[in-house]
Amino acid sequence: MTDLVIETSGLRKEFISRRSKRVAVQSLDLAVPAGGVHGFLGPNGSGKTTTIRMLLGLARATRGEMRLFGQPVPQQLPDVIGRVGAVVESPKFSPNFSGRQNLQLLARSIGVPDSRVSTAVETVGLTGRDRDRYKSYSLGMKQRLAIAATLLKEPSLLILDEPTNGLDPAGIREIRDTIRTLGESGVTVLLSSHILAEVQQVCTSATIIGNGRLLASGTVDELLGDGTSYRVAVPDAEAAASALTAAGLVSASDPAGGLRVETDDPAAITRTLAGAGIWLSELTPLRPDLETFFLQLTAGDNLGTSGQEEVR
Ligand SMILES: Nc1ncnc2c1ncn2[C@@H]1O[C@H](COP(=O)(O)OP(=O)(O)OP(=O)(O)O)[C@@H](O)[C@H]1O
Repeated sequence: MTDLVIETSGLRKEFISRRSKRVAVQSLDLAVPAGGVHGFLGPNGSGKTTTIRMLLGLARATRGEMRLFGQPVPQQLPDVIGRVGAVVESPKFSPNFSGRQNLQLLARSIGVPDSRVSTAVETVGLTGRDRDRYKSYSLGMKQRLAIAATLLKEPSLLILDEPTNGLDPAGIREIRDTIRTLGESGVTVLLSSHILAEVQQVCTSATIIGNGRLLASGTVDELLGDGTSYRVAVPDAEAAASALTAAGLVSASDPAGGLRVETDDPAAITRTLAGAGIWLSELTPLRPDLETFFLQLTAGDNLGTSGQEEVR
């Protein structure tokens, strides 16, 4: 038994036209552990949707192997697809029916009990609005209804492709809360996004790709490592800055207030400031975010679509 829910090895996808060959995914080794939210991150055109479509049997891989729940796909897809829920494109709902009615119709069509509708509505936070017509829903509510629809079959793996695309900040927060709830409930969520900072707030592990290739993978803690800078709140920032400089510590004012000190030894900060008679009221480790990490990783490479085309 494997504890990996999704695995790919040497996965490759070429799109070939008469004039050119585009390599959308190359030598991709994915390993998504069971449970929690796994971010599948990369800029537009880096191959996320293509990978997801291959996993779901919607596109054929040019080369490589894929497994879902340890079973080779697409060969054994019929055996495992019942455990997978996916929102890859916007599903079609009837605009004049309420969200609940749409879910009830769907529940009947896939042969699951009506009782699951209420659970799904509750999980995505649509309780209270579920009897309103679909056409009156905001984009965020429509997206949450799409997630509710996939929950009807109680999947163990949920694949969400850019679920916050086109949403405003409030809509993004709603989806984020829904995804967090799902991850905590034991479902494995594969969450693709090109907005790294947004995903960082919900995912426990992540895979970062660029130009169809794996750039980094691991838990968010492994990817970001320990903080090497600290924010310090002090009554007199100027006096604190000169005491720190005298002790050989580099500091600068922090946009959030106080000072940002570069060191991997927080004790050096407290020792120096206390020695100068300055008492700090707050010492906060600052970690790089995924966005910064990604930019360091790629160091300005063009990872979108343009670098991959080979003219034949
Ligand atoms: N059907 C297709 N025919 C030809 N090229 C394609 C096709 N589908 C995708 N591509 C190309 O494959 C590359 C990867 O696209 P893909 O949609 O997988 O990226 P993505 O990471 O999901 O991007 P986005 O965040 O914009 O959805 C792009 O260069 C895209 O233009």
